[in-house]
Amino acid sequence: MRALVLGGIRSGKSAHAEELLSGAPAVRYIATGDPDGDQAWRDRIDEHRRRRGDRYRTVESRNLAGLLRAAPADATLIDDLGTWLTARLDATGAWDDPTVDLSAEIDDLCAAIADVTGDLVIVSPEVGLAVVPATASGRRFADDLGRLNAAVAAVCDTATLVVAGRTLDLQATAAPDAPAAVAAAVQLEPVQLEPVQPAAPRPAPSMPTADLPTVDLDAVDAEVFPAVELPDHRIVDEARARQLQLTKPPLALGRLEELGNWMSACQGVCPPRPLTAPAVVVFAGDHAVATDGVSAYPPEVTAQMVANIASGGAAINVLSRRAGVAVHVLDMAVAADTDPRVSRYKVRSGSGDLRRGESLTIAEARRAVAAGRTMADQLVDSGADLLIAGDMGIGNTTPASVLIGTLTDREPVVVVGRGTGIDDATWIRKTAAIRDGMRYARRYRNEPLALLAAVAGADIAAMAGFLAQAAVRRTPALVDGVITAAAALVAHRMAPGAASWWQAGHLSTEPAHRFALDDLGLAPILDLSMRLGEGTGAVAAVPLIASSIDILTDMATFGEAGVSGGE
Ligand SMILES: O=C(O)c1ccc[n+]([C@@H]2O[C@H](COP(=O)([O-])O)[C@@H](O)[C@H]2O)c1
Ligand SMILES: Cc1cc2nc[nH]c2cc1C
Repeated sequence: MRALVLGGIRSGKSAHAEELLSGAPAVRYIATGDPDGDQAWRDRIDEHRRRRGDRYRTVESRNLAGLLRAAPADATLIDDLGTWLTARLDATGAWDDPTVDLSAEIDDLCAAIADVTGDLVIVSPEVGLAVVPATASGRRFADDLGRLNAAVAAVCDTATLVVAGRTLDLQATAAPDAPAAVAAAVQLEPVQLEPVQPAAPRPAPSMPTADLPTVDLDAVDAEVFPAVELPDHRIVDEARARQLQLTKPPLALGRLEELGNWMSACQGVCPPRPLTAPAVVVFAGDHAVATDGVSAYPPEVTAQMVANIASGGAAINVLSRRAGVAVHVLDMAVAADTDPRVSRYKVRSGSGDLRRGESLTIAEARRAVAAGRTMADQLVDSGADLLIAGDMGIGNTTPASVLIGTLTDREPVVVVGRGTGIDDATWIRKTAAIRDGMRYARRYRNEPLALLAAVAGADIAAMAGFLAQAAVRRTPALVDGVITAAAALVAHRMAPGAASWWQAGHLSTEPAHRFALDDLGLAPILDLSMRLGEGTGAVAAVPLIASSIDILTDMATFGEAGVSGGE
């Protein structure tokens, strides 16, 4: 349910909104009002608080789109859009400047509302029925609020007007002559009403990839990456200086401060913009070695999980819905037919035998890297502001361990891990396979494409192209578990400096993961004993990255809050 509740002052709109959420066990209450308002204003807030009781968790923030995207499944009450709009008009200087246009912010808010999956009730004042305000700023507020309410109503399932404690359900379209009739009744010039947009269709949970055009991979260079420019260090200094002004002891928010500074540097602006369109791409593929007992699961699970991810039922879908991340899945070399919408860049049916150095031909490796580059380019071009690499492939911890063992100079017994949960006999077979693969891999340790062809397979090769291109496109990216980290090691050699655009979402239980992250100079954000892959560990870290941005944008400074600083 997405419901807009409109009404005048003391109309009963907040009480009605709370009633709509009376069945929810817990409600996030986003208060947009000025937390530093006068006593009368605080009394009014306290009265609302008393009425709501313990089920409610209050968040005082105006970052509505960011909060909705951070927890789209939470039952949420926003109260109200009028104070949000006032804050935006204040922040942009729009009261005195008629050229300031808030439509991009309103569109962004509506897009976030359209994407929520939990119950959402939004309260907003209705001032359009009153006389036209005498002042320019009063007219500005009434006009912008009218547009905002119409745009939000278009992405809600219901819109209700509350007057004198009574409710009136509003229909999606007005009768054709309604504007003229209303205008005549209040003796105003008829205004041209903007057509009410029909509710934006929810994106199908399945395959946003289908909306991207298919590119000719032979026209994409897979070997020469332009020099990677580093994130802007001057902005890091600016962000550090701002962190020191915020109401907390220096560095008291630890890693969250570093993440916010890094996002500032990647975006080249402090404070950084909120994340609006993070995207994870799950690169899927099978590996010949998996047919010889190196995993706890049979190879057919790869294709079955690709279908599960495409229809929204996997862990990566669940975590991504909560974090507001779009999920793409690409079959790079699954050993079965998959939906054509996910197999457009499929290089072959199952990668070859890494134990013989025959995972791919050089031409196939080129196509796979080109596919990853292309995905990164297309997502960045369509507005993605954080790219996340994910993987799915039974047996793929074996090629990942071969790559990490080779590139960090470790023995097979040190890099081998339990993968999906293998027993001791399988562990012995897997260690032998890693040893055999490393024999071939060593020859190509300084030739990234040949190395990918010999032992990686098409899924890992595509991940390497994806992560390298994210850096080329100056777009921050997240590495997930041991498989994406192996790809990152190769990507960093294809595009030196690329790691400065990456963060490690988490630390997997696979031993080789730490070796790869250490080599790349990446410290994991989370350490939750996860070993699932799919991009899950990285997506689990996205809300923290969003919080690190909020801290730089929303926290009061010592000066603003009147808090005394330390020595
Ligand atoms: O991300 C990790 O670190 C990770 C660790 C262990 C297993 N996995 C996932 O499990 C599969 C590979 O495990 P295995 O035992 O079949 O090699 C593959 O689909 C990975 O996504 C992933
Ligand atoms: C069920 C299953 C789901 C997975 N997701 C990533 N790797 C996986 C391996 C298995 C076996």
